[in-house]
Amino acid sequence: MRRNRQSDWSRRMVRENTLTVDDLIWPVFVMGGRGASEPVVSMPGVMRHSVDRLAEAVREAQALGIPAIALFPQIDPALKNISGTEATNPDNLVCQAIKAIKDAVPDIGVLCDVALDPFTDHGHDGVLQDDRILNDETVEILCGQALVQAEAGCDIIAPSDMMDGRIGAIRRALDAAGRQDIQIMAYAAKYASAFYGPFRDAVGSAKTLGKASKSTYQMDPANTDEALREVVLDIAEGADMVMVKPGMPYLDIVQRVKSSFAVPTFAYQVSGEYAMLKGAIQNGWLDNDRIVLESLMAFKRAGADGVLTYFAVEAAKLLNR
Ligand SMILES: NCC(=O)CCC(=O)O
Ligand SMILES: [Mg+2]
Repeated sequence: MRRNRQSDWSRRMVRENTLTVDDLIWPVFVMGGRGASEPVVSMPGVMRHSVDRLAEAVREAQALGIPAIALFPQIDPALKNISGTEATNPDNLVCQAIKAIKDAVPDIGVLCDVALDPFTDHGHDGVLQDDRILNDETVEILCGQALVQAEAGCDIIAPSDMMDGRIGAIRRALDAAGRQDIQIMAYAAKYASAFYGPFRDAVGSAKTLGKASKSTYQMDPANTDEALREVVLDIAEGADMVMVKPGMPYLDIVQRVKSSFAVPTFAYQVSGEYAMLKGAIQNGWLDNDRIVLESLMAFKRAGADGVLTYFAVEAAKLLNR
C-alpha cells in the first residue's frame, strides 16, 4: 500500500476526495449600530459586525471565492418577545444586512435562517405557550419571516426551526408571492445538541430557555433512521438542499443521507466544534492549518456537497495558497 504514498504527486494522483473553496459557506454574525465590531468570546477569531462592517467582511469572502454566506443576527433584547414578531419586520436587522450585502457584493449567495430563536425572549425557535412550542402557529410566522427575507434579497431560505410541515408551507408561501426562484436549504436533520452553546452566546439567546425543551422539536442524538424520515419529508415538501447539523459528530448521518437520497447535502460544523478545535489550537495542542483542512475534508469524505463553517475564510486562504 505504501507505493502509492511515496511522493506528493502520487498521493495527489490517487486522492479520492477534494476540498475546494466552492465547498464553503461562511456563517456570519450581524449586530446593530455602525462601524462596530466585537469578538464572540466563546469562538476565538469570530467577530460580530454592524451592517456596514459586515458588508466589507463579505466582500473579502467573495474575493476569496466563497460562494455563499449564512447570516445570523444578534437582536436587541428590547425587540424580543414571546412570539418573535420582530422576525417578520421587513426592516429588521437581517433584512437590513441582506440589502447591504446585496448592494455591496451582488455576486455572493446569501442564505438566511428561518427560525424564531434570535427574536424570542425565551430563546426557543417557535411560539411558546404553557411551556410548549406550538407547531402550526410557529409555521405561520415562519412563512412571514421567509417572505420578508426573500423580498430583502435573500437567495436561500434555510428553515432551522424543526417544526413539522414548514418546508411545504414556506414553499407555497414563496410561490404564491411570485418567488419561485428562492431556493430552500432545509435544516432537515438538526439534533438537540450541546454543541450549539457558543452560538447562543454569539446571538445573545443563551440561558433563557426555561422549562420547555428543544428536545421536543430537535432530534435525539441517539437516532439515525429518524434522520432519514426527516429528510424524506423535507424533500417531498420541496427542499432543494438538505442539511445535517451538527457536523463532525454526525458524519454517519451525512453519509447515510447522501447515499440514500443523492440530493445536495450540506453539513454544519457548528460553533461548539469550532470552539473545541480553536481551544485546543490556542493551547498549542493541535496544529491550526492542518486541523482546519482535515476537519473539512472529513465532511467531503462522508459525502457532503459543502460545509457551513466558521473556518470558511481561513480555509479559503489556505486553499488558495
Ligand atoms: N441555526 C443556526 C445555528 O443554530 C448554529 C449553531 C451553531 O453554530 O452552534
Ligand atoms: Mg422536519
